Amino acid sequence: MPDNVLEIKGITKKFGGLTALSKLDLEVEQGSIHAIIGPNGSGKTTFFNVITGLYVPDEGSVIFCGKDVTGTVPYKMARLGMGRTFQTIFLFKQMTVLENVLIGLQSESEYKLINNMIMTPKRQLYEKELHEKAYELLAFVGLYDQRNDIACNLPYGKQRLLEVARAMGINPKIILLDEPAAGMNPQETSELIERVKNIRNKYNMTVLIIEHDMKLVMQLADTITCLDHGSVIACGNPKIVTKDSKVVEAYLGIVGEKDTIEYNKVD
Ligand SMILES: Nc1ncnc2c1ncn2[C@@H]1O[C@H](COP(=O)(O)OP(=O)(O)OP(=O)(O)O)[C@@H](O)[C@H]1O
Repeated sequence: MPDNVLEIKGITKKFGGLTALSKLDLEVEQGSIHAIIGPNGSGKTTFFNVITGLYVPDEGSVIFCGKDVTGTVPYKMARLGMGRTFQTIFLFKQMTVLENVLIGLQSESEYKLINNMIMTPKRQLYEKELHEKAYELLAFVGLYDQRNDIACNLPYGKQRLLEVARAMGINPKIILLDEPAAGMNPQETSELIERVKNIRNKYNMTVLIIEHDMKLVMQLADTITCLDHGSVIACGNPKIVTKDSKVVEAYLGIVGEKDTIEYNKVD
């Protein structure tokens, strides 16, 4: 495995006359938790969509585990080991919490096929293994007790956790989390911090995370990249990046001397 699980080289993505990403470069180190920050409209979600194959870039390349995967369609990216969650929650809302994770563990067609097969010992074993894995992931995100609830009946923050469990089901090398703390209360957010740390520490997945909550970012990230107008304006150690004047200006507006910036208080 190369040192960098992901290398982005000169990515440009335009929507008509709007350049959402402009010659963007990024390296994500294997085993790191790497945060992408930036003001609204700076290109963060577009960047995730290019990485995961939802959008084909106009220029540049996406190198994943040393292989050029530019333009590879999302389901193939998932098979190669790229998991993701979405800013707008994407769940099978009328299915149970457990079924949502089971579907993440296999392709939907395979799921239907297996359900239509006669109960052979091989199928029984397969189902047992899938259920054990799903239970483990649900316990990991704290949703085991809600496993038989209908997904859309979960509170918003828990639906986000369910998306995380489902994305982990493919056992990805890298997991991309798009604003996982959105809609979470402070208690859920602090639990999320521990969970994301364990996605890396226990499951050995590299984490690329878009997040607006700077307290969360400062507690989690090994590296921060800040985007503005589709370009990288700073990248590196969180303490240095968050004190960078370009980042402060872009992210928080121009800050006077007496203003305090909460994220700068972190040791
Ligand atoms: N499918 C699309 N068609 C046209 N323009 C788009 C499309 N997707 C994104 N954009 C535009 O590209 C720019 C970057 O949007 P993007 O959603 O990537 O930003 P973001 O940093 O994720 O914002 P936010 O923090 O609000 O989620 C914005 O100007 C947005 O309006």
